[in-house]
Amino acid sequence: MAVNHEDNKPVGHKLYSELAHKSLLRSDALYKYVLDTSVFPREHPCLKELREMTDKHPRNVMSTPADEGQLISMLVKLINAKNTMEIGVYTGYSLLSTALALPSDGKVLALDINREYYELGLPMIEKAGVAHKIDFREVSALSFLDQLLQDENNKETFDFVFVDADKDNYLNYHKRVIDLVKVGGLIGYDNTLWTGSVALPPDAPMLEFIRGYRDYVIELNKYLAQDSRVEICQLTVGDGITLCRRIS
Ligand SMILES: C[S@@+](CC[C@H](N)C(=O)[O-])C[C@H]1O[C@@H](n2cnc3c(N)ncnc32)[C@H](O)[C@@H]1O
Repeated sequence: MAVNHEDNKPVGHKLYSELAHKSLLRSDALYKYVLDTSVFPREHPCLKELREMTDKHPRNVMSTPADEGQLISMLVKLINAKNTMEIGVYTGYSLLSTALALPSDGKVLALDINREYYELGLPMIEKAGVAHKIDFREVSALSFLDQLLQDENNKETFDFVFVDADKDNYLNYHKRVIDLVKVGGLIGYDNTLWTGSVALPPDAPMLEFIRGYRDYVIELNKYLAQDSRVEICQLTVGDGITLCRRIS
């Protein structure tokens, strides 16, 4: 979340100022209403501390917004998830949301190429008393998933997988994660509406950063829409989340 909610002004790196409003809702007032009414009053104090610490980080645009964290928490509880995975941790907002929602013997395998980001949020994860549920690996996720798949015992073992890393690899992640998640399990792909750019004409003005990944997100969305192994649900929370429930 890259918005200072005291005065509603974007904070963080100037380059990302256009992305500071991390919701597809185009009304700042309405988004603030959602956060102030339904999200922040229920936010765990350690999540709040982690969010406020992350707001000051130069890459804060990457953080999962608080309303999306609340959604993840609800999903984890609804499906009684126990064995979960997250691809793309950053400072850990979605990770801590997941870990708090899991039962005491629940697990989240957390993958990121950058341990330093994870360590920024680790004190708050420890303070929340859920560090024992987290198995963090500083790895490149794609090769790590390939390693997991080499062992047949890992197949169909995950209840929930949240994917929020390099957008150009999402389709590659899907082709692997689909075999790791149980039938009946859930995969969540983040940023599948990519600030709304997926619906713009290719020559529309947009940040180069957005343009660079737009085609990959569009390709993923088309692929998921025809993948008969999953039921899908496109949500407009945050930057768009596609839920995939494995059915075969
Ligand atoms: C959008 S951020 C994740 C945000 C996070 N879910 C949160 O709650 O704040 C993306 C993360 O993916 C990581 N990442 C990028 N490419 C990766 C790769 N190939 N393998 C693993 N992690 C990667 C980055 O280091 C970054 O921390």
